[in-house]
Amino acid sequence: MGITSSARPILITGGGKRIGLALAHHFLAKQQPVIISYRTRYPAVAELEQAGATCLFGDFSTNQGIEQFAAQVKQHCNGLRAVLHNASAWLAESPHSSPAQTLAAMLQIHVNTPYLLNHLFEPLLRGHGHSSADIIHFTDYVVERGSDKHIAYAASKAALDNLTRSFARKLAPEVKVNAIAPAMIMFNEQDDADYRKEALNKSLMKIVPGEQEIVLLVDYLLNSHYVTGRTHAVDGGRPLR
Ligand SMILES: NC(=O)C1=CN([C@@H]2O[C@H](COP(=O)(O)OP(=O)(O)OC[C@H]3O[C@@H](n4cnc5c(N)ncnc54)[C@H](OP(=O)(O)O)[C@@H]3O)[C@@H](O)[C@H]2O)C=CC1
Ligand SMILES: Nc1nc2c(c(=O)[nH]1)N=C([C@H](O)[C@@H](O)CO)CN2
Repeated sequence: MGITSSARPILITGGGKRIGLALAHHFLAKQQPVIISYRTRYPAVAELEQAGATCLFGDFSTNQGIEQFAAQVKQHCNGLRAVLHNASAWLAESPHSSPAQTLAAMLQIHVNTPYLLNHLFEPLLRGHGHSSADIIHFTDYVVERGSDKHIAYAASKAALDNLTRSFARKLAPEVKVNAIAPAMIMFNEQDDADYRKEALNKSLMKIVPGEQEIVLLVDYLLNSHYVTGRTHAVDGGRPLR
């Protein structure tokens, strides 16, 4: 069952910018139906609609918002080829918000959202044959190391990493469930020259590769009939630095 052999859409959460947007354009270019969630209606969302994507509002900061989004998806399709849990916020601990607020926000987007959506979408993912559907969790290199500045973020991504193995056991062999653990893939606009220079030195490969490194791995996972329950690092050899 290849990627484009199914008319079932690939669902990408947080598809309005950066990695999610690159994934959406990649699949649309292969005539693979795409549904994205967006919270902010960037110009890129209208462009995706012009390219044929179904773009649905989704604010996952409450469980009600998650359930409302899932209900919209079910009105637009009766099957899913894949769910890519890309939506995320990289929140650091800050004096401007309490540790309780930071932890709650990180668990909400990185644990509540994938956990609830996986349960809500299970009927759309099942029923299409062996290895016919995929779930991909986007975690982070920091799952294995921790982080002194993004403590709640790292802990929530570690929980998401564990959800990968649980859902792989629950949904096999119809649905494969994998995680992708990137290190630095792309900069943020506010990253200054010093930060960028330091970041380039953090991996063995000494590059910040951009979204296509993730696109390539997603394609590989979707085309596999055997790989499931694993975390796949995209980190330029950073642990060996
Ligand atoms: N970029 C990198 O170098 C790395 C990325 N990753 C992971 O890869 C994935 C993609 O990264 P990247 O493209 O940088 O992600 P971004 O930080 O650009 O965010 C992706 C999307 O998530 C959406 N989002 C955040 N919070 C919510 C919410 N509560 N409800 C609904 N949508 C929400 C954002 O919407 P809005 O814009 O409206 O806020 C945004 O469009 C993420 O899971 C990230 O953790 C991991 C390591 C490195
Ligand atoms: N949701 C996001 N998660 C992460 C981002 C991001 O921009 N959005 N960025 C990073 C950094 O690139 C980090 O890997 C640098 O060491 C991590 N997670």
